Amino acid sequence: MTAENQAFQKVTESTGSNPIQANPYGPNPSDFLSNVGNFQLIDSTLREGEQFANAFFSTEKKIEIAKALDAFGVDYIELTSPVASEQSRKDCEAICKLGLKAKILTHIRCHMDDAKVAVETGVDGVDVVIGTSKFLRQYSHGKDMNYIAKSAIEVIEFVKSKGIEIRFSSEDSFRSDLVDLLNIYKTVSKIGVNRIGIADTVGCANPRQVYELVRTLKSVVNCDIECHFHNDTGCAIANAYCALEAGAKLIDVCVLGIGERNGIVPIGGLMARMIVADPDYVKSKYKLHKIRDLENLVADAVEVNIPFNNPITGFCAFTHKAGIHAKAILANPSTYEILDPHDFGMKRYIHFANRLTGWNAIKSRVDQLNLSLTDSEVKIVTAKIKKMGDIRPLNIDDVDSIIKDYHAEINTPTLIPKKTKADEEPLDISGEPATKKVKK
Ligand SMILES: N[C@@H](CCCC[NH3+])C(=O)O
Ligand SMILES: [Zn+2]
Repeated sequence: MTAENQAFQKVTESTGSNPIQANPYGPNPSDFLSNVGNFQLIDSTLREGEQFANAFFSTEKKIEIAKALDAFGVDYIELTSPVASEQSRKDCEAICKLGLKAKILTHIRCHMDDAKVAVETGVDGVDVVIGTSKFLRQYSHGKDMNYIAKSAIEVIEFVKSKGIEIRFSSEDSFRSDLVDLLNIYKTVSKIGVNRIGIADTVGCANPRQVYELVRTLKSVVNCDIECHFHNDTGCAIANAYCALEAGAKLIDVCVLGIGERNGIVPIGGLMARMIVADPDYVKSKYKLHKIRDLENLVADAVEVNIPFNNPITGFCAFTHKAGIHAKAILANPSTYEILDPHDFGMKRYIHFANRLTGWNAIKSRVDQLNLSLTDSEVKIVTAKIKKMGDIRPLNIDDVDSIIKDYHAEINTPTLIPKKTKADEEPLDISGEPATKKVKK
């Protein structure tokens, strides 16, 4: 079956005969270039992530993270250049010896000195990078495009001669001259590389620019395209998605998106984006239940908290608060949820302890407490809760007490005999009604 037919079959299968169940965010059947249902992950937590301000990974921690990434199911693990430091080289060798399912890559400058060390580490492939923008050519390495092409050819041929994978990437691709890019990529594609890479090194690209560049490259190279997006302007995940739509195959990710400055595409956030696009592919390929542990492992290692608004694992990522939302969520979670928390081993919460709450949310809490109230009783107790919520922030205990007190109140049989008129009159110190005494 041709790739086009496979793509079409996939689209029609996932759509099925029921148009209501069709995923509105799924691939457009007319777009057979798209790889949103057929992408790979290059995790760079142990390379780009080492450039995060707080990062220092001991050998043991690197091994623990590499194993966790492998268990999650990333396709590649990219490691810091072995020429960065002696320990980096030893760590690279140690991780290569773990026998992980993920392929191990190391990331080097486009230079024979680096390549010679890299191929001796036991990696499955080498990722070569060189700056191509005017900024980098002038202020970083100071070389022109002819030099870049010459050294790229030399390094690529050398790595290929060792029988391992090779990727050639430009750096600062979105501020590089398009003609320069097309020339260099055509050259390396002709010699034969496994992948070419583009990198939004400063995080300046927007999704439309990404789509256009990947589409253009797709027509000049005959290898896979890998993309690397920094998140300075908050576009990293959107850019990754657009790159895949345009036909890129591989996305560089890091756990929690850690990396230089504010980092790159976060693996969790990308999973959230991609599961919407192709749930079957994402769920069958990646162990989504492991995301939380993976993120906690890295968060601890670099001493940061998981951000409150992190996709999937942020503390309120699956917490519904507004009364109207809660009502619909209880009836059908998809009403206000595009992600199912259970796909990630997470739970959904209804935040009922606040003044925005509604009686449906309180009714569900009453059920959880194993109490029995009629709908009109629930409405009465909801009004009490909202009244209290207008005065101060509430917590679950507050709400539970209000519910339990009310429940007790309406269920306690009256043991005290009915009061007489005299009983209602204020009593004086002798115990007699004050009014009677006055009459005396
Ligand atoms: N961190 C570098 C390397 C990019 C290589 C692409 N995988 C950058 O952002 O440019
Ligand atoms: Zn980077």
